[in-house]
Amino acid sequence: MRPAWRVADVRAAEEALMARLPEGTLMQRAAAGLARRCALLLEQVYGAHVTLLVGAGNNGGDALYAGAILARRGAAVTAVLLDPAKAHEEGLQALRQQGGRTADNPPATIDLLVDGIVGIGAKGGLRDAAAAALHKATDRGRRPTIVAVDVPSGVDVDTGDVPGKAVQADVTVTFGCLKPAHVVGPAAPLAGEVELVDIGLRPWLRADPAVLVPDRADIAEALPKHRPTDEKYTRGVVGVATGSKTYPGAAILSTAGALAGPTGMVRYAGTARQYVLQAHPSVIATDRITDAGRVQAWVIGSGLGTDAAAATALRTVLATSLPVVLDADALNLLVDGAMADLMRGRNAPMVLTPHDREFARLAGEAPGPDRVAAALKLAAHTNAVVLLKGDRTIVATPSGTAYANPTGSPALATGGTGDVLAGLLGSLLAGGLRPEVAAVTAAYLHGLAGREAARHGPVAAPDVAAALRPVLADLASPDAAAATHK
Ligand SMILES: NC(=O)C1=CN([C@@H]2O[C@H](COP(=O)(O)OP(=O)(O)OC[C@H]3O[C@@H](n4cnc5c(N)ncnc54)[C@H](O)[C@@H]3O)[C@@H](O)[C@H]2O)[C@@H](O)CC1
Ligand SMILES: Nc1ncnc2c1ncn2[C@@H]1O[C@H](COP(=O)(O)OP(=O)(O)O)[C@@H](O)[C@H]1O
Ligand SMILES: [K+]
Repeated sequence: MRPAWRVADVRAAEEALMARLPEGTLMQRAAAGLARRCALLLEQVYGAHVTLLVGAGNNGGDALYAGAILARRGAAVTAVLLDPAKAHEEGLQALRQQGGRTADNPPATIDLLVDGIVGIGAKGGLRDAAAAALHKATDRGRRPTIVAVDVPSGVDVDTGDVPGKAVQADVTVTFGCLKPAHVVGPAAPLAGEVELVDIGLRPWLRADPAVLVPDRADIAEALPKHRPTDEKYTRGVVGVATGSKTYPGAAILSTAGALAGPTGMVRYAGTARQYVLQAHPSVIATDRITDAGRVQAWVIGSGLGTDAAAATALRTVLATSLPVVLDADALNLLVDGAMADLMRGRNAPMVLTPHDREFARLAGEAPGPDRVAAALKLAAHTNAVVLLKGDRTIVATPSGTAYANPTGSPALATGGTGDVLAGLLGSLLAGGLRPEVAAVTAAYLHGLAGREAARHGPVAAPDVAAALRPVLADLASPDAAAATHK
C-alpha cells in the first residue's frame, strides 16, 4: 500500500526532521529531485527553454533552486515571479548566479514549464495573477510539458477537491510522501504521473496516513489461491439476490461479476431466474432466498426494485449472520430507517456500494469536496465498510481507515458496470476476504477490467465482466507479486 498524508502531518514531520538538519537541506533535496526529473523530461538540457512559474512561498523556492541546477547545465531558464517582493530570495539568487533571468511574462518559447506557484500552503483555486500567467504560458500552438512542484497548483491538497482554476500537469514531483490530492478526487488526474522524491521524511510521519493506495502486489497477495485439495464448497459459495422482472439485466451482470470471482459456486435467488440461467448455465438458481441453500456471503440490491418483495428479500439477507454486499436498491431501501434495527443487530460484515446519488440519499447529504471524510463518516455511522464509487473509488472502514483505488477508468461510466462490481465483491467476501480487503480488491480489479475492455473499443457492462478473466490471469502470473502498479 502506498500511504498519503495530510498537510498538517507533513508539516509536523518536516519540522521534526528540519530541527536536526542544517537550514535549507530539505529544500536542496527537493530541488535536486525536481531538477533530475526535469532533465529526464528534456531531450537535452543544454539549450532547452525552461520557464518557472514562481509563487510567494517555498514551493516557488523549490522551483527556483531546480531552475538554478538546470541553468548550470546550460538550459535557458526564465522565472516568472507572481509576487516579486515575496519570491524566495536565496532561490532567486541561486538562479541568477547560474545565468537564469526573470521576466514579467512567459517567453515565446517554452519546452518545459515548472509549476512552482503554490504547494502545501495552498488556499482555494489559482488566484487571478497565477491563472493569467499559466494561461499565457500554456495557451499556445505547442503546449509545453508541465511539471508540477509537489502538487498541481490550485488543488485542495488535503481533500483532492478542485475548487477553481488549477494546473493540469504531465508530471508531479512530490517530496517526502504522497498527499491526498495525488490520489483522490478530481485533483488526482491533474497530477499526471506522480514521482515521489525521498527527502528523509518517512520516519517522522505519524503511523496512520490519511489514505492508502493499493498496488498490484497487494491485490495479487489478497486474492485467494486455489489449493489442490479444493472442491467447489471449500472455495466458498456466493448468493446473489439482484435483478427483477423489470431489470433482469442487473441479475445477469451481477452474477457475471460473481462468476469471475474466486468462489466455487454462484447461487441466484430472485425473479430474474430464467434470464440468469440462460446467460450463465453454471449458476444454481431459485426464486426465493430462503430456498437458495447455503452460501458464505450475499450480494443484494442491483436492479432489485424497492417494492414489498424487495424489502422482504433485504430483511431476510440482513437477518443472516453472513457477510453482505448492499448495492443500489438495497441502499435505497435503507433510507427510511426501517432496516436500522436489523443493521445494528448484525455482527457479520456489511459493505455498502453507493454512487454519489445513493450516498446522498443514505447520508442525507452529498459526499461533498472531502470524499474520504464523507465515506469514513458514513462507514462509522452504519458500522459498515463503504465503497464510494467514482473515478477514484474510496473504501472506508468503520474503524477509520480509508483507501483510494488507482485503477479507475472513465470507460466504466456506463450503465450496469456497478452490478458487475457488486457481484465480484460478493464473491471475494464469500471467498473469505475481510470486507475492506474484498472491497479494495474488487474496485482495483474492476478498474483494470474497465481499462482492458476499453482496449477493444467502446465498453458496455458485459465487456467489463468478460475482461475480469484476463485481468485475473495476468495478476496470477508469477511475477505479479513483485510488480507494482503504476
Ligand atoms: N517545509 C519544508 O520543509 C519543505 C517544503 N518544501 C516546499 O515548500 C512548499 C510549502 O511551502 P510554503 O509553506 O511556503 O507554502 P506554498 O509555497 O505552498 O504557498 C504559500 C504561498 O502561496 C500563496 N498561495 C496560497 N494559495 C494560493 C492560490 N490558490 N493561488 C496562488 N497563490 C496561492 C500564498 O500567498 C503563500 O504566500 C511545499 O509544497 C514544497 O514545495 C520543500 O522544499 C521540501 C521541504
Ligand atoms: N468517470 C469515471 N471514472 C472511473 N470510474 C467510473 C467513472 N464513472 C463511474 N465509474 C465506475 O463505474 C461504476 C458505475 O457503477 P454504478 O454507478 O453503480 O452504475 P450502474 O448502477 O449503472 O451499474 C462504479 O464502479 C464507478 O466507480
Ligand atoms: K505547485
